[in-house]
Amino acid sequence: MSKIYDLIVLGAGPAGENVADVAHQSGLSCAVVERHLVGGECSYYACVPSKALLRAGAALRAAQRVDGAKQAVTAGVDVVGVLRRRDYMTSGGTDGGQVDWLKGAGIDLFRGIGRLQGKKRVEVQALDGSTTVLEARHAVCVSTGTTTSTPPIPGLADVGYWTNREATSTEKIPDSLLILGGGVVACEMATAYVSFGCKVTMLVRGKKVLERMEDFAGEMVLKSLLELGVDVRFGVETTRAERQGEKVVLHTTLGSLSAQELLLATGRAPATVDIGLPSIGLPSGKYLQVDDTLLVSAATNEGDAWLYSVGDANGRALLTHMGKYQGRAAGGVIAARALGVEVSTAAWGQFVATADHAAVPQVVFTDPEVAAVGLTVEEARKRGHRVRVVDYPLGSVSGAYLLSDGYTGQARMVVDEERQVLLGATLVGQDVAELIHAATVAIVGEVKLERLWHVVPSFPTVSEVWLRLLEAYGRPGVKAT
Ligand SMILES: Cc1cc2nc3c(=O)[nH]c(=O)nc-3n(C[C@H](O)[C@H](O)[C@H](O)COP(=O)(O)OP(=O)(O)OC[C@H]3O[C@@H](n4cnc5c(N)ncnc54)[C@H](O)[C@@H]3O)c2cc1C
Ligand SMILES: NC(=O)c1ccc[n+]([C@@H]2O[C@H](COP(=O)([O-])OP(=O)(O)OC[C@H]3O[C@@H](n4cnc5c(N)ncnc54)[C@H](O)[C@@H]3O)[C@@H](O)[C@H]2O)c1
Repeated sequence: MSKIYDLIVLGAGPAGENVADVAHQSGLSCAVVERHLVGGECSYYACVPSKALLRAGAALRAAQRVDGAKQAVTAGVDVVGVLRRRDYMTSGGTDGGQVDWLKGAGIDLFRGIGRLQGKKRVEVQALDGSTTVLEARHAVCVSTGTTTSTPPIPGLADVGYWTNREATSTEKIPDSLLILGGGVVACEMATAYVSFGCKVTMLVRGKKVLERMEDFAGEMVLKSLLELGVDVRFGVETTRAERQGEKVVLHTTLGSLSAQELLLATGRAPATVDIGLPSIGLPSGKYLQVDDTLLVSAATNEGDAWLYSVGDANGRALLTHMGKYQGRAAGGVIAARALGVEVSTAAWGQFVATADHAAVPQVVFTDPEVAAVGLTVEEARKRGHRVRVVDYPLGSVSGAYLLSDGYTGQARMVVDEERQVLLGATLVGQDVAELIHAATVAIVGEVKLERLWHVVPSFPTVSEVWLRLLEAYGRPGVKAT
């Protein structure tokens, strides 16, 4: 006997939870299938614990940059306290709170591995091996996330490497750590672990860190990593890995390097390998391509829109807030189509994830932080925009030099010269994370520069940088004839 629901959600990470919540609030019955923890990677092994591991170091360094406060904080980070706070933030790796939330919301949870078994049918294999078949009246949404992408390095499988899971949930800080990769996970984890007194070496294949961001962001983060004591090697290819007793040894084009642990921070791969996609004619292990209503672009949806994908699994933007945004849109559109409500697919409407293309914000919690939204200069030019780039040193803003002695930072806005609106913004500096939402509003709202002059930042805050950037861009003035 199968159980029937309007909507079946595969994967209870932040994206899946939001689809179920919105669809259920619109009147659909929902089942959520989760093989591990309700809350997903984000809550237990990614965003939340990683930011908890970073926070003490950031707070300490911020205090050390203020005369009068620095005298009071002469010791380093207390690792026991950091891990205790991390455990509190992740509920000790238990998901009781989120399970209660699902129950309270009236959404049924099925624990186990979910696999599609043809159209609108999902088999759930529980830990004890028993199976339950679920059938969807209207839709199935795949929100199974991603896992660490494992490079094909001979010997790697046998060394017992760390992924983000071990790096964020460990109870013991190793004496030394090799990190493979130069992206966001690598930079954040290097910043956290070096603050714990661990000897950190980053092995970067290319020439830069944070290569998808504006160049100056990677350069400033690199400078700080080096100052914090991280050993960063560029242009490294790893040819073989082996474990020698307590140490992992990597044989590389720059010679052999060893450490107590090795962290793979080499990007993500879609968790769509063992979810039954071939049963509906789709390949395993690929990101699910979707349209702006999060409907999977595949023949199986022709004439009967039933398969959706949100969050990391569709590869659009590997970020929690973007997955949740997609989840809200998909939950709404699934309910609307099920209830026969007309669905407008016009940009910026209720049922589409338009921001995925032009207004994705991200904060990298290194020290300095990097906060960016929209297009980089390079992306904007590639898309054919005629742009003007305006840069401003953040340390020259009154709010910044009051915040921190010797504040260094940089801000950039990328302006669409045709439409006189912002296309992108990047801020690098201490405590810039909260500033990026203002730029996100300006980009999504397509606010003209002439109107932004009326958005008055409070004095003395770091937000005054927006005024400085406008001044640097220039305002048509009145001249005596
Ligand atoms: C170290 C690290 C730090 C990060 N920090 C940030 C950050 O600060 N901010 C940010 O925005 N993003 C961050 N991210 C990215 C963020 O974690 C992801 O974008 C987010 O978790 C994606 O959410 P999701 O719901 O799509 O997938 P996930 O959170 O991966 O959830 C997917 C869920 O599906 C379940 N599942 C998978 N397959 C099946 C199956 N067959 N049956 C049943 N259940 C299944 C999984 O168990 C999991 O619970 C970070 C990532 C990493 C690795
Ligand atoms: N604060 C945040 O918002 C945050 C934090 C962490 C992660 N994330 C998200 O998680 C995703 C994954 O992060 P990530 O850092 O794993 O991926 P990434 O794509 O940012 O970086 C991957 C890095 O690994 C390198 N690499 C790939 N294959 C390699 C190999 N064989 N050998 C050596 N280096 C190799 C790449 O050159 C790159 O430097 C990101 O897309 C990011 O959006 C977000």
